[in-house]
Amino acid sequence: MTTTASPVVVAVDGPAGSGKSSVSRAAARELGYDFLDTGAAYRGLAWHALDAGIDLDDADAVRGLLAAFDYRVVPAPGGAHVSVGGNDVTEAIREPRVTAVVSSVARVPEVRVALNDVFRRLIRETPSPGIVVEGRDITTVVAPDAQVRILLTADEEVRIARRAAELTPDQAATARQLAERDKADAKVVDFLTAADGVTTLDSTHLNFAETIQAVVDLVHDTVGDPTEDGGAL
Ligand SMILES: Nc1ncnc2c1ncn2[C@@H]1O[C@H](COP(=O)(O)OP(=O)(O)O)[C@@H](O)[C@H]1O
Ligand SMILES: Nc1ccn([C@@H]2O[C@H](COP(=O)(O)OP(=O)(O)O)[C@@H](O)[C@H]2O)c(=O)n1
Repeated sequence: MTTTASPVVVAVDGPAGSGKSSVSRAAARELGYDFLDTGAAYRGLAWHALDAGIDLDDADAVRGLLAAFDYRVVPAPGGAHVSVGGNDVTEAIREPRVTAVVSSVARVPEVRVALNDVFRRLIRETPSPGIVVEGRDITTVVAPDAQVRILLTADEEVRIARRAAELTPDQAATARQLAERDKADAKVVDFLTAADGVTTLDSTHLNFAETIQAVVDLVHDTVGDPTEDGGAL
């Protein structure tokens, strides 16, 4: 396989529960691309802040964590492992106590600048011919020049139902948390309207497989389908 100097970048933004991580991960696999979940880094820093026992409303204290924030993504067969300061936090960063505070670290401008540097390095250094990067500000800030830029959306009740199905039977609590987090996050970056040149993909009436296919089709329409002559779908 020929690897071009710069990888194809597929940027995916959207609100919580729209399917960004699951759809992006599956589309990346199908495309033979790398996958970068930027939310995991914000979650890693939030985990680190909780671990250090700092006050999450104290922006100076959050900023103070950045210099020693040792964040690593280690590729593994079942999905990448995330470590912070040598601790495997792959599972821990998904815990509700982390989800509840992650917006507080994400709203600190210096945090965003530092993490964006990490993301851009990971994109540059990918050994794959392409990389699917998902988050809130990938199409606008992290990789505005990505070849493919997608805003993945779904109606709020559908997103809540998808999240509730995987997390907790308490639909009301899930609904409240998801709406509150989107509201807090939307004050920092606009991931609810597509910027110029960004394709909106609304998965409200698409199942999981159809949504993945829509992403893969968009990539193939833009950069070509290397398997075209090989009889692929
Ligand atoms: N189009 C879809 N149809 C049905 N379920 C979906 C679809 N897209 C995603 N899901 C499911 O919704 C849940 C939330 O998706 P996730 O990728 O975690 O969203 P996000 O990263 O945007 O928060 C997951 O359980 C995922 O499998
Ligand atoms: N590019 C990004 C990605 C995530 N985030 C923050 O990180 C949090 C967790 O992101 P996530 O993608 O794991 O969240 P889910 O939508 O998957 O629940 C978000 O609620 C945002 O506060 C961000 O600010 N910018």
